[in-house]
Formats: sequence, C-alpha cells, structure tokens
Amino acid sequence: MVAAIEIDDLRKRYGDVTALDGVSLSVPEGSFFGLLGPNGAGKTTFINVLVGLVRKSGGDARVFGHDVETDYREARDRIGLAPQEFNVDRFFPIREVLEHKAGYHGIPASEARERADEVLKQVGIYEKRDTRFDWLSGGMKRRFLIARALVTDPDLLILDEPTAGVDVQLRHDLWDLITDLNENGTTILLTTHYIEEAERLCDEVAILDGGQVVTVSTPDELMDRGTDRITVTFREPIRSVPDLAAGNGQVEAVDVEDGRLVVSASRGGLVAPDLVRELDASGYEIVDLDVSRTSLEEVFVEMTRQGSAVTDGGRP
Ligand SMILES: Nc1ncnc2c1ncn2[C@@H]1O[C@H](COP(=O)(O)OP(=O)(O)OP(=O)(O)O)[C@@H](O)[C@H]1O
Repeated sequence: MVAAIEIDDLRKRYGDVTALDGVSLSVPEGSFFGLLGPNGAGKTTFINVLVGLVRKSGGDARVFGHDVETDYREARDRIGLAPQEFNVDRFFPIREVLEHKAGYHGIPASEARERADEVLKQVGIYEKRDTRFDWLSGGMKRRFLIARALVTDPDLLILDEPTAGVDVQLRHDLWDLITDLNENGTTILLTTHYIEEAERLCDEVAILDGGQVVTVSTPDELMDRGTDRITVTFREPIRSVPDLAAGNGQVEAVDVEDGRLVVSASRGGLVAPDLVRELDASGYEIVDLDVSRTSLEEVFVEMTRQGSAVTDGGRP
C-alpha cells in the first residue's frame, strides 16, 4: 500500500533560516498522525510544502505516491487543508465560498452545492450558510475552515492547530468530528500545541525540533520514556526505605516522604504489582497505592529542551 505521506530528506531554507533540515517521515494511509514541536520547529513549513504553498529546497515529498511538485495537481486534489490562518474570501456567503472551492477542484456545479451543504451540516454551521466569513464567531470560523477542507472529500485531511483558541465544548465537537472521519478511512495529519489532544487522538506522533525529527512514536511509547511516580501509603508510616528487589532496572529512585514510600520508575504500572507483592510478603500493611504516570507533555518538554534533544532521525 502506498503511504499517505512519504517524505525523504526534506529540506527548506528561507534565506539563511533553515526551517526543515533533512526530515524523513512516512505516514501510513488511514492513520491519525500528530506533528508536534515548539514554535518555529518547522511544522507549518512542512505542511506548506505538502500543499504546494512553499517550494522545497531539497529532498522528496509524495502524497499517495504523487510528487508534490512534479505531480502537483494529483497530490493537491487528495488533500484537504484547514490552515492556522483565516485565509478566507470575506465577500461571499460561506456556502458560495465552498461551492467555488469544490468547482476549483473539478466538482461539477450541481454536486458542489450538495457537497457544500453536506459539509456545513457536518461541522454544525449549516444555519449560517448565507453569512459572510467575517460575521462568524471565532469558533464558527474554525468549523468553517474544516468544512472548506472537507468539501473536496479529501483522502488526507491536514489540520494545522484546528483547536487553537476554541472553547472546551467546541474542542470536543471537533475531536468527535475528526475521529469519525478517521474511522471512515480519512488519513489525518494534525499539528497541535495541546499535548492532551495528541495523546487522546493520534496513533503516532512525530516530534519536530529545529527542523529535524526528534522522534516518531506512539503516544504510549513516548510516555513510557518518562518517569512514573508510585506512592505507597502504609497503615503505620515508615521511617526508612525498605530493601526492595521489585522493578530492578526500571526503578530510578526510592524515597520516604511523610511516612510514605515513593518510587520513581519507568513504566510504573508494571513495577507496582511486584512492589506491592514484595512489601506484602515482608509484612508491610498497605492502605493505599497511587501510580501517577508521566505526561506526554513532560516527555515533550524534555525532548525539545534546547540542547538536550536526542536526534535519532526517525523511528525509535
Ligand atoms: N516565509 C518565511 N520567510 C522566512 N522565514 C520563515 C518563513 N516561514 C517560516 N520561516 C521560519 O522558518 C522556521 C519554521 O517556521 P514554521 O512556521 O514552519 O514553524 P512552526 O513549527 O509551524 O511554528 P509555530 O508552532 O509557531 O506555528 C522559523 O524559524 C520561521 O521563522
């Protein structure tokens, strides 16, 4: 099966700024792929190369097997893009904007109206169909950008920070909408600053930093790279650290805090059962156990911290 996105050694320079510095990535068809990275990491440049808004300085980029420059039309027709910026024609009612867009991508006029209505209903702003873009609320504008991306029925939907500045309700609505699309076969490429969003939605995430891929991984695998904290509370508070064999190799630190045992370990969820068994066998009476997982956010901050990024050029 051809990958939805296949990138090899992609480079982009703007004058003396290197925005993409040899990015290689493969996004499988049907996946929900997250692109994370701090401001200026190169995420928007990456997307702009895919949709033909920016010319690459080197390397290869293909969408469903079509080169984004030499096969521009074929590649572009497969993509729906909801950009970060509101770049919408402000003088026409939004339904007409959608009809024009569909027509531009070769959809006949009779179908274009139907398609426009369908996507406006899908994103929940059909009743605003005769309104101009400028007169929509901020949240409706975000919904409209997604409708515009969907009007051509794309196989690859690219969402550049779709939930920036939207309220919790709308964020959840948008999550439901894009999860449905993905379940029905649309490949999704999502950039976001909300790590929780990536954690919740994505099958796989790539972390970009300084124009390079720091890592590609599932959110779970990434979290496994962080340190979890296991806190054990006893009927009688303890004063000193017991001798422990559990989690050999995974345990990073063992301390006593306020009479409780605190164990820092990678994959704490796996260490905890052995720990409980061992303490129990040694006669400790446990009344509470808490395992707090490291967050993807902590791992992300650690990996993209200036100078401490581990560049492994791709898959772990
Ligand atoms: N048209 C341009 N001309 C010059 N430099 C640019 C241009 N577009 C982007 N850059 C630079 O390229 C680098 C990558 O920018 P890009 O917008 O791709 O990052 P990003 O990861 O999308 O950031 P953000 O999260 O802030 O949107 C930055 O240093 C930026 O200043």
